[in-house]
Amino acid sequence: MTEANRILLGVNVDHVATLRQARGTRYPDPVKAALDAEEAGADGITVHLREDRRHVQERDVLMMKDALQTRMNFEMGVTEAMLAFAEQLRPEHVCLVPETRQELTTEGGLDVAGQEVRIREAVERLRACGAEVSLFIDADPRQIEAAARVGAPAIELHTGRYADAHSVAERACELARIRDGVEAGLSHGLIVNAGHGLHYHNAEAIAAIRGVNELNIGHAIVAHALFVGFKQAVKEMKHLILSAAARG
Ligand SMILES: CC(=O)[C@@H](O)[C@H](O)COP(=O)(O)O
Ligand SMILES: NCC(=O)COP(=O)(O)O
Repeated sequence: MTEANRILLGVNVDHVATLRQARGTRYPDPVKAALDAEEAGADGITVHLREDRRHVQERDVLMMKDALQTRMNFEMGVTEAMLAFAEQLRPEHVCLVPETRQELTTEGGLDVAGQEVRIREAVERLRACGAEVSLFIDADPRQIEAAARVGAPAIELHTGRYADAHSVAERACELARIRDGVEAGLSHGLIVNAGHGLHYHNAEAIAAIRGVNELNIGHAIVAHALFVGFKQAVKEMKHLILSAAARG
């Protein structure tokens, strides 16, 4: 496999915590899931510490920071409280995401173009504590240009609209948008990651796009793990995306 078609898998363990929080138990433990994911070939672990703490908790993030052998991709909203927490935590990677309390999941990308000063300040603070910062944005040229301007070295393109497409034509259109977004990101010298809503039947087309550095995938892996076990679910996803990237 050449350098051009290698791809990384970041496993998001948020929804292991969702299951635990549903009953207020001590199990299942997202920290164990993260360690199992690493053993199965995950290149990194993604966690989103939401303001409403609906899934992952501070305890999970702190324990993972000590225990992970790969790297943490810490997803957070752009708030003073989260910035202060990240400065203490010092994760290897931070992904800034938009957040609203009422949403079922992250519905769209961060509006970087509409709040450049605020995002630039956040990026600078996070870079000062050693984090590689990425911005979770839609594959929109305006947002990609703004991401480059505020000094973030990486972006993660939101694949939710592609994943939720209701027709073949709509899916093809969203895929083309992401492909163009990858190209635009690379042309600005950005590292381009992608994720959201990817599963075993739709991830290959995204993995096959040349230049995508990493896919972050969570919900589908956690769901599949119920039937095949966590390590097997991660292995299957890793195999799927590596094969697609090699063909791409
Ligand atoms: C930003 C993002 O896409 C992830 O945080 C992921 O989707 C986690 O799940 P929820 O959006 O359901 O919290
Ligand atoms: N940033 C996207 C992510 O971490 C995974 O999202 P999902 O697979 O749980 O939808």
